[in-house]
Amino acid sequence: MSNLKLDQALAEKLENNKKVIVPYIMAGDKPLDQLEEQLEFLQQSGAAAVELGIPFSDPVADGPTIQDAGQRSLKNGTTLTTVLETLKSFADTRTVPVILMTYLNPVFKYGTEKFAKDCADAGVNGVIVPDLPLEEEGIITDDLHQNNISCIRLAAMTSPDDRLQKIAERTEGFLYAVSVTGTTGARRAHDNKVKGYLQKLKQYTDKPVLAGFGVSTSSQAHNLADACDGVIIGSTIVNFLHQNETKNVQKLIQESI
Ligand SMILES: O=P(O)(O)OC[C@@H](O)[C@@H](O)c1c[nH]c2ccccc12
Repeated sequence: MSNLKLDQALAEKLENNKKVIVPYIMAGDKPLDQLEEQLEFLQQSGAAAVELGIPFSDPVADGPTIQDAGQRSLKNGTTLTTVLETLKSFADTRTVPVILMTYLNPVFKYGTEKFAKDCADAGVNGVIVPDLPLEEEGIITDDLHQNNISCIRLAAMTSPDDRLQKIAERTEGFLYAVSVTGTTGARRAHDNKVKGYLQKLKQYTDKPVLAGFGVSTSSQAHNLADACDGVIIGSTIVNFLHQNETKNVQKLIQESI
């Protein structure tokens, strides 16, 4: 089970021998009435899809940049409900795939069945739930599958090979290869073991493998993407957008492809 629109958007880039770039933004860091325009801007800059964060009070995987963005967004009154309503309002015209990134708690509070249904109504193409354990994932994947929404699994560098293999086999849309040990946030360099890890994951799945965490420059993006299909860039983009440096966002995405 997989979301066709997301699969096609990724395949299109790869068929043209391009790398896949997925920027992450925090929903509601800028007013939600600017979300449509923001998504279009990212697409025009070259994004294959956009990862859209739902703010949460206890974001265990996030470093300071995304934590701060989440706090600003919560202060603006953003909730899962307001994000889904906003997405729904322009679902018919949006062409860039959207992947919601949320922790389990907001999904449980919302109700898993209602979450999957409302995501489908809002045209959400995939979800990333970093604190969803592989062994328990049925608690949300069953509802997601019924609504044709991809569940993107995360691989960690510290996981043993048999577990990585299982994750790689199950993932939908793409495999999110977490490429640091630690939380989100810009890093000066990646461990030299990362490339071997990415190449190993490539052998475990035919789906695209995207590296994320710690990518802040186009040369880092190219370096990692040499061993996989592309990268996810979060904190650096969140920072640029917060400073209203949209030209830098555009430049970073374009030069990373
Ligand atoms: O910020 P970075 O280091 O560029 O990493 C991407 C990341 O922000 C984004 O994919 C993300 C934000 N929060 C997460 C929580 C878990 C997994 C992934 C994420």
